[in-house]
Amino acid sequence: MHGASVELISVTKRYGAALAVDSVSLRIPEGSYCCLLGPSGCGKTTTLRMIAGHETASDGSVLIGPREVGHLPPAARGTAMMFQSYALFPHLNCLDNVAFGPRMRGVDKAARQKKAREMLALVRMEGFAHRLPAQLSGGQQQRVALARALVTEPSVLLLDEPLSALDPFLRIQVRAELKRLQAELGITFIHVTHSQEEAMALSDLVVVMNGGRIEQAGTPREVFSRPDTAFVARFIGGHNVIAPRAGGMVAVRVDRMRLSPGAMPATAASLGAWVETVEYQGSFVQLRLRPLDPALGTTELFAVIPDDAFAARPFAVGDAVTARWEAGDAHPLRDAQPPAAAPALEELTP
Ligand SMILES: Nc1ncnc2c1ncn2[C@@H]1O[C@H](COP(=O)(O)OP(=O)(O)OP(=O)(O)O)[C@@H](O)[C@H]1O
Repeated sequence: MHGASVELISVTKRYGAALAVDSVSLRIPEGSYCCLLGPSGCGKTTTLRMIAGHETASDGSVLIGPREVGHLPPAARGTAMMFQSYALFPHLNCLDNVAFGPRMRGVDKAARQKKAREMLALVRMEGFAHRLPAQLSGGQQQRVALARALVTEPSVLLLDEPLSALDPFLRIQVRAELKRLQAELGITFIHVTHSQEEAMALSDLVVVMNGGRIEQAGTPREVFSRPDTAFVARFIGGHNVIAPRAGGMVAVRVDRMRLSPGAMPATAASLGAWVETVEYQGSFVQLRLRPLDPALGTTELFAVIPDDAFAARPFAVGDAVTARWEAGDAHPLRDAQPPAAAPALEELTP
C-alpha cells in the first residue's frame, strides 16, 4: 500500500445559511497520522466527509496526492472510511465481511478470500475468520471493521471517532493497534476525535478545530508547548489561561506554577490565591486555586506539583499562596484580549 498527501484549499461547507466548515486550508503529508480534534459541532466530521467524497464542498478544493478529487465519487478517490459503529454484516462471518467489498467489485472467490485472510492477519484476527460478529468482543469487531476498510488498499484511511464505542481499557489497546498499523502500512490516516488525549497519543499532525475553522495545526508537542489561542490552551488541557498585570493573555502550563505560602499582590509573573481543592493523583498532586484578584481573566487556576515536592512542602484547602511562573513559561496568546474584557452583547446593541 502507498500513502498519499491530502490538501484542503479554502474548503467551505454551508448547509443553507449555516457554515459547518469555514475556509479551511490544510496540508496533511503523505504517510502521516493526522487527528482532527475539536468539540462537538466544530466541523470535524464534515471535513472528513468532504475528503471521502460523501459530502461536496460548497467552495474550495480537495486534493489527494496531486489530483483534485472534488468531482470524483468516493470509490474513485483511493480513500476508505471506518466508522464509529462497526457496521459489520451480522449474518456474514469475519472472512466474508472483509471479502464483501471485493465481491461487489467482481473479484473472484479465491482471490478475494486470499486478500481477506491477509487483511485479517494484519489486524491479528486470522484465528477468527469463521466467527460471526455477534461472537466477537467490541475490540475484535473494531479490528474486523478495520480489515474491511483496508481491503481496498486505500492510500488514505479516514476514521470517524473509531474508538468512542469502546470501554476505556480497550480504547487504549485499539489505539496502540491503530498507531502500529499506520506505521506498518505507511498510508495516511485521518482520524476524527474529540479526545485531546487520543489526539496527542496518535498524531504526527494534530489539527485543533473550533467553529468550522482551524485554530492551530502542528505536532502534539508544538501545540501543547505553544498554544496559539486561549481556546487551544483550554481545549488541549494542562494550561492556565491568565491575563496578568502586564496585559495580554498568556498560557502557563499547570506544571510550571510554583507555589509559596502567603498571598502576595499580583505582578506580571505571579498572583495571590486561595487553595480550593487538593487532589492526590499518585505521582503528582493537583491543586485548584482561586485568584484573589478577579481582574486576571480567570476564576480558577490549577497547579500540579510532583508528589515528593508536595510531601516536603504541603498545602491545605484554605491556605493563602502565591503562584509564580518564569517569564519564559508564560506563552503569549494570539487573542490578546481576555474574554472578560470583551463588551457584552447588550453593550453592542444600540
Ligand atoms: N446535513 C447537515 N445539515 C445541516 N447542518 C449540518 C449537517 N451536517 C452537519 N451540520 C452542522 O454542521 C456543523 C458541523 O458538524 P460536524 O458533524 O462536522 O461537527 P463535528 O465536529 O464532527 O461534531 P461531532 O463531534 O458532534 O460529530 C454542526 O453545527 C452541524 O449541526
